Amino acid sequence: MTVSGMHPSLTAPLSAAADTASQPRPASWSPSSWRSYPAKQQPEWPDAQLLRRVSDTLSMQPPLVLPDEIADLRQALAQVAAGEGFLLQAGDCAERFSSCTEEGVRSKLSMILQVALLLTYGSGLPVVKVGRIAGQFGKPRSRPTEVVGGVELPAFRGDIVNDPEFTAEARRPDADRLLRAYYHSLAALNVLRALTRGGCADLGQAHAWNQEFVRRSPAGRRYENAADDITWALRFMSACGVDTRLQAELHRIQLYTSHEALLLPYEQALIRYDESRGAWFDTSAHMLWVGERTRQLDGAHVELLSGIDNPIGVKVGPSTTPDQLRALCERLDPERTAGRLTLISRLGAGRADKVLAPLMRAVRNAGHTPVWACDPMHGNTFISKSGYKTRRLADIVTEIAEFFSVHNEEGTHPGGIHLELTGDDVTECLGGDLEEILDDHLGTRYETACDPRLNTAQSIELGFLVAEFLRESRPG
Ligand SMILES: O=C[C@H](O)[C@H](O)COP(=O)(O)O
Ligand SMILES: C=C(OP(=O)(O)O)C(=O)O
Repeated sequence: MTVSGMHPSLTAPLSAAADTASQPRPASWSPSSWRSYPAKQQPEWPDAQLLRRVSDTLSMQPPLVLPDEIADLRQALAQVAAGEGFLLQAGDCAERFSSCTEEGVRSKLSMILQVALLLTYGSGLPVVKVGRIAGQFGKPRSRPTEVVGGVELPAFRGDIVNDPEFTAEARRPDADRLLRAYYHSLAALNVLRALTRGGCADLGQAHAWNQEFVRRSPAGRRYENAADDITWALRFMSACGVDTRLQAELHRIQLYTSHEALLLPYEQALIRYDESRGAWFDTSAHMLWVGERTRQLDGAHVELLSGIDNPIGVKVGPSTTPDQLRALCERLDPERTAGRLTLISRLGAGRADKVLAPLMRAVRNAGHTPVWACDPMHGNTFISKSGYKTRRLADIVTEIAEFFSVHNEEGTHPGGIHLELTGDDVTECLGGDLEEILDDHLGTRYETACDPRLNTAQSIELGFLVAEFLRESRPG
């Protein structure tokens, strides 16, 4: 099998068998056809020549991920859609170039594995782990500019575009950052690939960290039974001769990468053609999603995603109508292939009852079988009294509970959750049992580059709660 991009002379030989049908594309689609459609949320690049040069350089780089891996994720998501798995998509709101270090990647990976272990326990199903990692450098913004003390500058759009420092120089979009984003993704992936084959993927270790939470948390007794169950399950496996510390297969977990497909010149430059599959893949990540602000049916982002074979996530906000969603599914998944679409509802607590069920029915009646995942973060953001952009853990839990309850009523599979979290002890979201974060605490370690993330203790607490929801919703 060979993969080729904009420069066929530089194709890289790769190995694999063609085992999935490729995404049907209209004859008019090409990696650059999005250029004929309106594109929202693109920075005004001041140097068009530099952007062209950088795009050309990027299109000659090796793929970050391979078509075989992407096809594996599609298959895993098809299993989730069939109710035979659960999706955990989680990571930073906005990755920073500076966090693509061994320590930075290790702490995010550990956090994801800890939560995944709890979800595996709760669901009794394989958990498909997808990080917002190794490429989540671009952010859509509510306003193109920011005003501080009467000075107006371009908004920070993520390290792939500009720098958060509030100076004209730092906020100037710099196309060279697209290239830096590629190399930082490469570095993060390199660490990830090494760690998922080493000690960091040890089940026993992930459980030890969760037990520590139960021991220290005031309401830890609530989770003691779950923690004891997991301890027994690990001992049982060990007694059966499966050594969870030493056995190689258990150390080798698969963590897939994902980010919002936001900066179209970057995504275009990493699209490659896989001749043996007869399909185009965006090799910047295994899974790409289209955001709430860029999912217009006739917009450039949907056009680009419609022609590639990666699994695609679609954010579904509270204003989405059943007709809009049906049309989007038709455009992105005309063949109705399980594993192609993950619909990520981000409605805000209190809205699922009215909004989610009609959307689910519309999509189902049109013959699509997407994974339905719940992003309880983006519909629950507000500015606190002290002036910080924040979210309440209680609202996050409520939205997930509502998501499970609608699926239980509809008899469908609550397929996954999508979280913004970090392995650091930041103070960005309110609430939490171990160390309750109050409004006055937000300033202590408010480190996010954009939106507030769950800290370590809040993430584990949420993991235990979702494990409970899963246990209750699973027959038997
Ligand atoms: O992550 C989502 C968006 O990029 C983010 O919420 C936008 O934030 P803003 O409303 O501060 O621009
Ligand atoms: C911007 C994001 O979400 P949404 O498009 O749902 O606002 C995000 O997940 O980073």
